[in-house]
Amino acid sequence: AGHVDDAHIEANARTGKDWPSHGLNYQENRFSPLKQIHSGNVDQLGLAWSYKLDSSRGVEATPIVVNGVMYVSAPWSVVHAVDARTGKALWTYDPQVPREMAYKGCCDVVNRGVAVYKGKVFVGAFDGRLIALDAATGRQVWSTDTIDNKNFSYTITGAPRVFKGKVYIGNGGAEYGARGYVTAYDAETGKQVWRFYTVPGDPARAYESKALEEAAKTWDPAGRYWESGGGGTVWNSLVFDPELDQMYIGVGNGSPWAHRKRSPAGGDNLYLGSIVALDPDTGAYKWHYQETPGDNWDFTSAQDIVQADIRIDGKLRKVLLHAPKNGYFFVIDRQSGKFISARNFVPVNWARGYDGNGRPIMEEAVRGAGKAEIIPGPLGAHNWHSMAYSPQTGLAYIPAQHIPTAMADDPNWTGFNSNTPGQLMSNTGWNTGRVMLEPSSPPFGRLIVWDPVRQKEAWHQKHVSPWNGGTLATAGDLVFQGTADARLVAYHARSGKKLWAAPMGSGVIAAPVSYELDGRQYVSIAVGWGGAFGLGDRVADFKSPGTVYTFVLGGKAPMPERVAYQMNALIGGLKYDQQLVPAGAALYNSNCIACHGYPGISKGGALPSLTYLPVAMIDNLGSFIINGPATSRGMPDFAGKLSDDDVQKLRAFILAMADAVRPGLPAEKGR
Ligand SMILES: O=C(O)c1cc(C(=O)O)c2c(n1)C(=O)C(=O)c1cc(C(=O)O)[nH]c1-2
Ligand SMILES: [Ca+2]
Repeated sequence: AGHVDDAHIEANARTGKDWPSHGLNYQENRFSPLKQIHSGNVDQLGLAWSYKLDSSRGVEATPIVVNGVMYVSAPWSVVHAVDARTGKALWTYDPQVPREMAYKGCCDVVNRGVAVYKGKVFVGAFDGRLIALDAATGRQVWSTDTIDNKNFSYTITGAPRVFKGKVYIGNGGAEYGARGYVTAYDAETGKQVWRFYTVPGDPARAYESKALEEAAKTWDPAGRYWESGGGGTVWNSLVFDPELDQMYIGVGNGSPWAHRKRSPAGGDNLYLGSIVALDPDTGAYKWHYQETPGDNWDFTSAQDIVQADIRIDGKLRKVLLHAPKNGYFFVIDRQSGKFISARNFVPVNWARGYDGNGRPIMEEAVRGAGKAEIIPGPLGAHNWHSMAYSPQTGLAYIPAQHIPTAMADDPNWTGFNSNTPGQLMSNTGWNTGRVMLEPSSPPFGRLIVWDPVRQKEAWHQKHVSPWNGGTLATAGDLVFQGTADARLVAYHARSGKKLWAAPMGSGVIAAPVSYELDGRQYVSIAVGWGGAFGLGDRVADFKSPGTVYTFVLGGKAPMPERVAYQMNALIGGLKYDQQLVPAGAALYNSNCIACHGYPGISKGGALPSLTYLPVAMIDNLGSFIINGPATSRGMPDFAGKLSDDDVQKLRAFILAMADAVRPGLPAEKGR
């Protein structure tokens, strides 16, 4: 890995032999120029090797492959170096993330991958450490704590990026309350070079930059937003543009979610929901474009940013292509930051479109304090699952979805760390200011293929559920995507015709990569079900441990045995007090829902559904919730947070939900 530097990454973009950086090249288009595997022979793909990641939670990593070695991260930020010819382990590195850290992140103990540069491997540990390893041995070279304020619940889930001799990383944490920033460190020494905050801090103190002085004018200090951090975490995307010598960061949602609580007089709340361009050497602000002014729904713009040069109205334009959570596909001039166009790629109900200046025309009823279903939901029309763009077809390949959610402002919100039953996960430290209510729109998952010039769908494939994997496009006129129902599929990149599929060990959420070794083209994918939606829900009947699968033409290795998902019967036959059910529902929303899903409806994901627990467990629910055995695997300890009465209410709600979905006559239910 010693040869991987800026020049190598740029030269490799032309050959595609290595996969040396997160999005393959600096453009992060995930378009491999390799074409040994093509639409005419992809049906001959077979397994070359598989590798066990020794994990049971969500696997989100894009593997890095250089010079015959694959570097791939697993849950809990564990790094594996694998011989890409044979699939044999070279070394592993476990940063020993304290297990009680798990619930300090919103969305599973995931890691989206490592970066490789000049003989080092860089990983962001879930607990906020940025760590440099010797690429040859896996030994730690340096480690630095990226967290500037321990009152907030910062994590790292994203892949670091390295360019110009610096490692760049942002943090997660805006559901809990955090103030977003991105930091650059010297790649050799780990010394901090600069830090850019994305939202203003306490106005009683000096703002760190002119950009924040400007941003502060779009926030109402009456909301004391700085106490909850304000939000704006850069938890997934940051990319480098070598041509314009600038970088782009995708900025997240508000803390708290509720705009009215955060900034009572309104305001755009810059730089939430924006793409911001920065000077990579100094962190100085260059421009921004805000996709979601005054975010109210966890509408992050942290989705991956793709750079492209495309012809619009006869002129070649340097643009960014972006499909953030809010459901619109954006084309932005990356020189000036000026809005070019936006069109919704899924149904949306929060805006009626964008005006010529790039401002959304808001649907005020959906912004109201009362109950409103938000479409797309807070898990987004597109989440972190990466989007490929093929310059060959001129199409973007979007893992799109809708996960229904309805919400209202919490009238009992009193500020940072205010906790009331019903307020989303508030008893575990989330700070949304929003209560969860029953939605009615149907969920879906789709591969949507989008023409950015016409702002129009080219074709789509329907999936059986939301939460499918990221995409890879290749010069062989192929697009690869893993699915929630445990397959890796290849489609014709132009027609959308399905050409090949292989069974995976569990639902797939990460993106495939492709590279060439000894004259042969490989396709690899890291698989393990989990992440935000996958924690509490699933469609596949399999839940094999985390595995990397590598395919080659004519590959003959046996597919690893798949492990069936173990599930008990729908719980029933127990007495409970109907009158406790509504209070139990509210407690469920403020304590359990983000990890265990909707009881009754969900059949469990990476973590079990509580309506499918063994009877003995539900009868001793308190012993699992209060100082229970799962705390060593990351479950919060609710001692002092939930009373015995609360446990009875939760139990009643769980049993009632099981009865609600049980087939049979109402009179027979709920004995
Ligand atoms: O606001 C944040 O700081 C933040 C962080 C993360 C994260 O770090 O994983 C996610 C989100 N938000 C988020 O909104 C979201 O939908 C999400 C999904 C996932 C995942 O890994 O499946 N992470 C995150
Ligand atoms: Ca978020």
